Amino acid sequence: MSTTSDPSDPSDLSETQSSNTDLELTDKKQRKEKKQRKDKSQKKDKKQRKKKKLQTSSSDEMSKQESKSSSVSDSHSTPTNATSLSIASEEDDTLQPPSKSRNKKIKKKMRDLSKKKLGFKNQFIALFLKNLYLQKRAKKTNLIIYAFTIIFIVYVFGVGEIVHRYLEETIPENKNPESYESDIFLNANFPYVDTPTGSPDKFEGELSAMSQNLTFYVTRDYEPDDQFQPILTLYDTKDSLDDQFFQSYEKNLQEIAGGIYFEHLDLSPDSPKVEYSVYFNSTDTTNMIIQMYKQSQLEGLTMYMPTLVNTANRNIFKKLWGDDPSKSGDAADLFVGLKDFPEFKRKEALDIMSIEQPFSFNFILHMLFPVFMVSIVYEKENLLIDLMKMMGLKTRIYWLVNWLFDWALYFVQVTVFYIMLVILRFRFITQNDFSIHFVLLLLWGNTMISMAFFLSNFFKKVKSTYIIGIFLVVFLTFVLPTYYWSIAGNNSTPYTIIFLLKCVPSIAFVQALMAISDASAIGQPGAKIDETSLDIKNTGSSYLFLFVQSIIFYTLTAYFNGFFDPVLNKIKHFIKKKFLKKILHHTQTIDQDEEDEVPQDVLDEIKRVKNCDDEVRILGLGKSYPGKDGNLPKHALKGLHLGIPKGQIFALLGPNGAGKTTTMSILSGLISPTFGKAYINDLKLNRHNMDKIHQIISICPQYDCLWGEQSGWETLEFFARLHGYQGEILKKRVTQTLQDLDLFEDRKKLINEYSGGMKRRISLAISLIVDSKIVFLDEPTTGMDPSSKRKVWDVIQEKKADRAIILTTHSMEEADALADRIGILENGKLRAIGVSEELKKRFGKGYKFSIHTNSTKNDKRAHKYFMKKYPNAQLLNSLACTRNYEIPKDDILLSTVFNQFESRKEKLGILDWGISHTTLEEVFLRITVNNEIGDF
Ligand SMILES: Nc1ncnc2c1ncn2[C@@H]1O[C@H](COP(=O)(O)OP(=O)(O)OP(=O)(O)O)[C@@H](O)[C@H]1O
Repeated sequence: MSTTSDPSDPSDLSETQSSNTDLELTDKKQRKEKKQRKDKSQKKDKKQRKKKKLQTSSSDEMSKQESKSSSVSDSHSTPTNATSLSIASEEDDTLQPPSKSRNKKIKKKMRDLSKKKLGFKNQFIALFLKNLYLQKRAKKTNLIIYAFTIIFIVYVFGVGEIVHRYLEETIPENKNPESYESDIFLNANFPYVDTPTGSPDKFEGELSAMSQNLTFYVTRDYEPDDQFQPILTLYDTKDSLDDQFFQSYEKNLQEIAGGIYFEHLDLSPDSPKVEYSVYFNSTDTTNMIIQMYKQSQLEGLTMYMPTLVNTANRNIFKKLWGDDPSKSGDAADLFVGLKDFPEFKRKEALDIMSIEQPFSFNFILHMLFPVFMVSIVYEKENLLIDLMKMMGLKTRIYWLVNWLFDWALYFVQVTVFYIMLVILRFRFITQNDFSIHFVLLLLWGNTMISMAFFLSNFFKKVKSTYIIGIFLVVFLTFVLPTYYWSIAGNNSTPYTIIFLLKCVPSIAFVQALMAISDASAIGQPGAKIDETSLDIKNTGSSYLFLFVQSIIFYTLTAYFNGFFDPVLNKIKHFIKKKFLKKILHHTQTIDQDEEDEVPQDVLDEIKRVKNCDDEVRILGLGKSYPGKDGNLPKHALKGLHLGIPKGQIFALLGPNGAGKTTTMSILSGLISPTFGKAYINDLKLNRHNMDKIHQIISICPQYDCLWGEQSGWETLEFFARLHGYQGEILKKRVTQTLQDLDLFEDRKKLINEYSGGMKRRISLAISLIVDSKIVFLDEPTTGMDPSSKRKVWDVIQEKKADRAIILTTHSMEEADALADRIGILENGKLRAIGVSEELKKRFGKGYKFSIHTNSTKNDKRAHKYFMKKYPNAQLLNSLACTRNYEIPKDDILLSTVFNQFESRKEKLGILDWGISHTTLEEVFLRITVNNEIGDF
């Protein structure tokens, strides 16, 4: 007989048994195997109990004391006791009763452990070490960021220096430009003044008004009159006029548009001689002309300068000589010369650094922002936060440790940043008070971390977080600040827009950086605490903005992470009381409608669970997920009743989407039920009790929730520590669990280097290492090879003694091998419950029989013979000389089958034949696929 079967594949096993092996023998073998496994575990339990008994007798009093302390500490002190005791027995091979001093030691250890379980310190250390290991592994990323900080600062410095030198070389400097004299201006433009537009008065008026806006300097002893005040100032020498211009130019007093210097001012009535030069600031003057006359630069200049001279002449001469026409400008010996304004290299113009550094620093100090977000999203994407929560993590400690780590990374970067600025002697450091920029960087670090925390709530994938994070950095450090810079200095920009822009933290930061850079630009004294040249109003408001923004982001992060849930739930509950009542009523009606369909075994379980004292009691649990995109709500669980006592493995079977994971998630506190109740170790499942419940449960989730960059040892150490183990006990537990699951050799390997099966074993190890009272195993052996699977089964069997284990699996072989009881869930409802054999009996129709012959002729003959022997048998299918039948249970006497077919093998040309029992898989399919007994 030729049936190949993979022992790990339930479908193979369910189909056939060898004809060479008698069915009963096969049955016996199977039962024997199972019995052996159970015996083994029972023996071990017995042995352990024996050891405990020896030790417990002496530490009995202490246990009582502990159990008195509180129901919570009781609930977790037992596993702790068990742990300590089992470890003690491991150490003590001779099994001698422990001495008094040793008892004291154990007692103290246990008291310490129970005190510290899930305590702040342990969880803090666990998370801290976890982050430390991960940071160690992520040092490449961090080093890149720090190296980039150095490179970028050197770059900023280099660019500043290069531009400085370039400007120094290219900006012309001419403190006393040559005069250039020309009759052209005089001849060409004097008449122009008289009749420029046919309205000389108006034109003169304009010029006069214009000249009032200019500053004119006139040498010699001349008192300004009303009309020119305050534009005429007298200087004795040409040098003093030059000095004045030079100083005003250095001070950037660009409103000086021009000046007049009188070389000769001979006012003798017979031969008056006036000779003067006009200095003009070509840029300012030209701009003014362009504005006034909307002329091109050249036209404006050529038109304006002579008329300016003319106006000056007329006004001056008028003042000197009055209205006497014989002494008018026409009669005077006039010489008009032009002179350009002196040019200087202004230091401020060369200080490109003070302009580029706010943007560059803003960019550099944003680089850690995506890193902060990614570290949180990674744990979210890999469901690690969920797993940690289910294993007892207190969310506030999680955020606190992340916050501290982000600060640590930022501090390193800021230190590198400062060192570089000091080395390169940036004026930002040398000119400004340390506290001014240090406080700013502190505020920025705080705001950036809070912003990363807040935004991480909206990302689910690490990849998209990186991409969007980098995009955000570019947007926040280049695009937005450039826009802000372009409008901020403009007085016409409404404050609302400035305010809204400053609500973006990066803008508030860059604004403060700009102010500090400006204060320390070349020629400026720097920002000082007491005597500051800082724009206090703007800078102070930026500091305040950053602080307030961080408070808002932290508050929102706390909201998104359920910190306010207890209060909000109370409010919600109060508001929605009526609405909720309706939902409950609705679901109860559904249950009522389908009451007739509830099988007897399920009804029995409903009755039993109401009065039992099982470790896990589920009473009418229901979960509805809200419908999305207009779909109806999904009722994932519709009133489940179930009880799982201590020392039992309960297999919850069901097709995809039956509600198994939903049940586990509710029981482990990850999601809350829509209705119904559950008790875990007599603690009612509710938000209030969740911390206590997390101390007594552990879970192996359906998907491996692991840090790829942690080693196997570090992973287990983390979860054990999270659950309260420490010191030697912690090490022993980790070692033992790794050994149990054949992972000890690979303990130093990173999880990323583990195979799929190894990762699964580590996930299982996480749930077993903490010695919890209730263990949830969601498809624990998926992807394992047959030998690992069997090893894992042994471990699970061994661990069940003090625990209630709830197992979900799609492997019927696994359920058959491990489960003490099986429940089959379908579409959110329990369809059957019982011991495997019972279910097979109840749902099995009989035996399966298969015959394989060597020819078509023999196939028919064998069929005829078979039908003669078993007239009530039903042919299920026939293909290529192979026929499959189903025989009613009562029609067959197993002891005769062998003779009937083995003796006729040759005569009927039978190559192979086989008979098999109803398998669990058949039961499962009958219940779930057709949902109608007998249709299979
Ligand atoms: N967050 C959710 N939002 C909406 N529906 C959900 C959600 N989680 C689960 N469901 C739905 O609830 C039902 C039960 O899902 P659950 O994951 O409990 O099934 P399961 O029995 O564990 O399936 P599997 O064997 O595939 O793991 C499914 O129809 C599923 O689509």
